[in-house]
Amino acid sequence: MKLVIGSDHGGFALKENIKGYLQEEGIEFTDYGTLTPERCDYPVIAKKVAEAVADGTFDRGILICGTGIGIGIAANKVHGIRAALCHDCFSAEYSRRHNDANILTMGERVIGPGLAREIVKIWLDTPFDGGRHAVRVGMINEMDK
Ligand SMILES: O=C[C@H](O)[C@H](O)[C@H](O)COP(=O)(O)O
Repeated sequence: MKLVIGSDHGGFALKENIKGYLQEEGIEFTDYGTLTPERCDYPVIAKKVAEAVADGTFDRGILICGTGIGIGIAANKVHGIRAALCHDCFSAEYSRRHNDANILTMGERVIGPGLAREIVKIWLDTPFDGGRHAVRVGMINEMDK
């Protein structure tokens, strides 16, 4: 799986922690920034990551800001993106099984790194169920045109 990760300054420390987890697990990824803890604007990173997932450069993305909300709102403006805010393991599993989420968002100011790592593991490992859920995802894609 081709994976891209990004954050603003509010998610920078958690992004670095998650990068450590991915490296420990031998999961390859590309970091689209931000590359320093200096203040920056989350829509810029969201757009870069979301467009790269939407155009097939990457299969999936992880986006982190202070809350996970703003960066997800921005990512979902890009056609074909289904960004899901997940701060618990159940949501992480079902965002994949039922919604085929292609971007995971989290908030560094909301959850700790231990839970965030668990969420990432589940989200990366869980496949889409398809079936009736594929019909509904298709309906979302129609709305998006
Ligand atoms: O939804 C937006 C994110 O949580 C941002 O990380 C947050 O708004 C950044 O706030 P500040 O510029 O006050 O650090």
